[in-house]
Amino acid sequence: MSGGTRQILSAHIAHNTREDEPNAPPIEILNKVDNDPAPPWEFWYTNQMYHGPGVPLPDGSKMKGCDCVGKCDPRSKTCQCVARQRVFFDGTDDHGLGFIYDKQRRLRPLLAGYAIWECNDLCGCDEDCMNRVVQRGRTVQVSIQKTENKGWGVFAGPKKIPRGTFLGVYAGEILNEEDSHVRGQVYEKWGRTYLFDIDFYYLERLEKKEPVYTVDAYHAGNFTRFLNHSCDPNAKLYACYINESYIAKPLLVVFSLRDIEPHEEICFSYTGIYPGEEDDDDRDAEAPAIKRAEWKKCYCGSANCCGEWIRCVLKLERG
Ligand SMILES: C[S@@+](CC[C@H](N)C(=O)[O-])C[C@H]1O[C@@H](n2cnc3c(N)ncnc32)[C@H](O)[C@@H]1O
Repeated sequence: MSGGTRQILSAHIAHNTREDEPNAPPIEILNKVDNDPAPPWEFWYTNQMYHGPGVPLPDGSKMKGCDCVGKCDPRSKTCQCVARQRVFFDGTDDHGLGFIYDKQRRLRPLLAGYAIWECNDLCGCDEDCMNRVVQRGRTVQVSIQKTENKGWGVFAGPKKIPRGTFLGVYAGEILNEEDSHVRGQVYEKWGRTYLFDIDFYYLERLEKKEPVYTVDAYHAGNFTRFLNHSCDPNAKLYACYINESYIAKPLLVVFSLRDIEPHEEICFSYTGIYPGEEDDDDRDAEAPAIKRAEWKKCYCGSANCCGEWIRCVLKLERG
């Protein structure tokens, strides 16, 4: 592949995202490690979700919107979206009224970890409402870059990314358990996988047992499919509902977990383990994990790296 291929891939990305992230800075593709001009062009670049066989399409019939005019007020006692979000703060009032976002549209630190319920197409509020963040698309600059030992990865642009900033939707195909199992076996042989189970803590505790769906970003996906694992991650996957009322099918969305320095690699945890959160309540210790993780050598390079992903999981289990 030549530098021309890199330009065509960049143009493909810009073309396929022009409607859902019109104001997003372009994604640069860089390689300072070897001569590969671009990552393998084996996927369709998209921010959208595709539904595999047997996976129900988003069901709008049970969706509810708020009646707010203009922007929703996080202190409102009548906004249905404030009320719905509060139910998901463990049904308690401990965290006060309001949305999961602050006025800068960042995740409020104490609330990060709960499922996000954004305003949707049925809401009366306008597009600038503070409870519309994921649906407005990426705003931060990122690049896709070759790494020394982990294949391609995602890096911050020249500006610092503040904690709680939305980075992207882990887009791709939503698969049922049978299909994700079959694909998991293939990817395991390749030593490269793009499967993440939608297995958040609150889904496992539902009274009615729902299927566990999986997102596969191999054939279709965006830059988030290049996010590598770190044992000291600076980003995290959260659950987000927008135009979806089926509890088992939230979007997997990536937010920064702390301030990310300019040009720092952006990584989340494939094991679902986040340092410092193990002893917190269950919601933190049970973030989504990679599907059938091929327990391989970890090259994240962080000081607390266990060397192999499985060791991190075993360490947590043994306490
Ligand atoms: C979702 S993909 C990430 C993008 C991938 N680096 C690429 O070039 O397409 C997951 C794969 O990246 C590699 N990887 C990610 N994090 C790693 C790490 N910390 N150490 C070693 N390999 C890693 C593994 O091959 C893993 O199966």
